Amino acid sequence: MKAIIQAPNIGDFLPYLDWLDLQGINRRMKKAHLFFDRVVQKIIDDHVSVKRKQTSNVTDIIDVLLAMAENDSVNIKAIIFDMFIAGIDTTAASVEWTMSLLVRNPQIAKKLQEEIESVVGKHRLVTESDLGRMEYLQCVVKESLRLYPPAPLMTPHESTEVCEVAGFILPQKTRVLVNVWAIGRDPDVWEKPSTFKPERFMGKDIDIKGRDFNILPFGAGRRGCPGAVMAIGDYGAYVGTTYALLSLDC
Ligand code: HEM
Repeated sequence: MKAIIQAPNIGDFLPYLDWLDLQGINRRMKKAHLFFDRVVQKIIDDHVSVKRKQTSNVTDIIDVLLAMAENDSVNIKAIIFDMFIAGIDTTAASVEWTMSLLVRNPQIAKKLQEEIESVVGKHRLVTESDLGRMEYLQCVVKESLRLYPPAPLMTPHESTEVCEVAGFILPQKTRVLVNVWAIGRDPDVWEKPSTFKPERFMGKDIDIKGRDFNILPFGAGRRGCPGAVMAIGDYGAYVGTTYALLSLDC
């Protein structure tokens, strides 16, 4: 699925050729969609089955969505699909980039581990509720997302009216790709932009959820990422937990 979504589609750039589906992307997308649809439908069916109601008292997101709209499995499937596609790969890629940055910068990893030990100790894992007391971990998360936003061009947007950006006139209905990767590395804003330096965020109130336009890993405005708060919490807890368990001496 990821490979199909990320593949450049000739039909997107030359719409009059789209119907030919030259690379077979539309065909493969429909096949993947049908597969995913069957998987999620089975999960929904299991939830509504009497058997499940009798054997489980755990409430998960499907139970909540079913309680809100029992007969609307199409929308429930769409929400689950959205969360899978938009939420899992982005968070996983962010964690991977952070790990690779920390491996390449052992002195920063050590400082992070010291913070984890002082806040959480050695006998439990980091949870989301610890993050408020872990400023350095938050800075590591921000700095990783500045350097490696997992959606470097966000999702395509369209101008609703004529507008001017940096001296260029964009006609109405122009497709706009915002290069948040370049924004996060703008040398006019960020000192030594290619250097991994979480300290640049220490003591500063720089928002990464769309309020500060110098760093936009989650986009901004009405179509900005609705999962940003959850993503930052999960992602911080994964990185913190991994570093709580790692021995840097080995
Ligand atoms: C580090 C993790 C994540 C990053 C960096 C990220 C980033 C983004 C970006 C850049 C967009 C497009 C914003 C725009 O074009 O203006 C987006 C959209 C979206 N994200 Fe995330 N995201 C992350 C995690 C999540 C999670 C965990 C969820 C849900 C559980 C989620 C749900 C969504 C949805 C549903 C959209 C589409 C919103 C719309 O089109 O209106 N994301 N995300």
